[in-house]
Amino acid sequence: MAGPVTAEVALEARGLTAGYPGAPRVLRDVALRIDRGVRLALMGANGSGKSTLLRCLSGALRPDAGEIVADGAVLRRGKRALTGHRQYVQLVLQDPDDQLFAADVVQDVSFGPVNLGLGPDEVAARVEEVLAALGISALAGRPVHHLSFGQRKRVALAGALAMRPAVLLLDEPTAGLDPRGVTALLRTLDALGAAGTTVVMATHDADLVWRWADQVAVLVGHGLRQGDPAQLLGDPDVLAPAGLEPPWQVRLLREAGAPPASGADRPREPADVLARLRVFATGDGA
Ligand SMILES: Nc1ncnc2c1ncn2[C@@H]1O[C@H](COP(=O)(O)OP(=O)(O)OP(=O)(O)O)[C@@H](O)[C@H]1O
Repeated sequence: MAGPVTAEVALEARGLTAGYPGAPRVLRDVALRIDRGVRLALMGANGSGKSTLLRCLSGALRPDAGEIVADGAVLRRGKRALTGHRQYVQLVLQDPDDQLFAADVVQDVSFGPVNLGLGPDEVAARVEEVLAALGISALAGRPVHHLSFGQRKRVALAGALAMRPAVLLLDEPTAGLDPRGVTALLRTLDALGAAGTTVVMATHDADLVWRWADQVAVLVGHGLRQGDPAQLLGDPDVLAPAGLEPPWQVRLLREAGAPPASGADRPREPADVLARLRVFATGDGA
């Protein structure tokens, strides 16, 4: 049967079963496909396994069954394979304090590139570039433990970006950021996306997902539903078990009795929703 054109897959989980010793499995037979260049939001209730799935995808956690396929090749567990995988995929943890350990910002951001065996000039150039891109050049010489939480989050992101990964996995990157910090982060992600980076973001923020994501994957029970945000974020059978509310755009359209939005041209910003409501009202009155 003829299907849609298959996009290149950057990273994939197949039949993934994973958990922690002495506890019930967190993920059971989960499949996730991450197309190259996509913006994918990963959602689910607290404890549903978002971080666990990201850790498996990054190679940090070994699944009990199933496999991770990166750039078309099954991830092997040898040291060399995992080192190569970490150049391809970078995970930024939810809590920067689980990620940052060097004395100052430059040392921390340099750590990955130094481990890649890059020369001092190349390391310095990468560090300078990512600090500038994230607007934190002024923090360069500061001790990490003197920084605010939001600043530490940006430094942790800088460390990942300095590795120039093809796939960036972000675990709740907006949690704890002020609105300006969120806007700056989204601008950075836009620039990365334009340069071809694939970005996966675990988040509880349905409003943000509606605006930002090309696709959404929601952990429900031990399994996963993946699809279009307009489809999944309006579906009570997905939202309720994931502990989610529909985004404000969906609630407002519903409240006005307007038809549900669908597809990639869903109204994302307030002006888009207003325009849709106007069209609906005019059509209704005609
Ligand atoms: N290191 C660990 N050892 C044992 N159990 C763990 C460990 N890390 C997570 N878990 C358990 O695995 C389950 C899934 O946790 P995980 O952090 O993946 O969920 P999450 O969806 O990211 O949650 P949240 O939205 O709260 O960040 C939880 O029941 C948690 O208690």
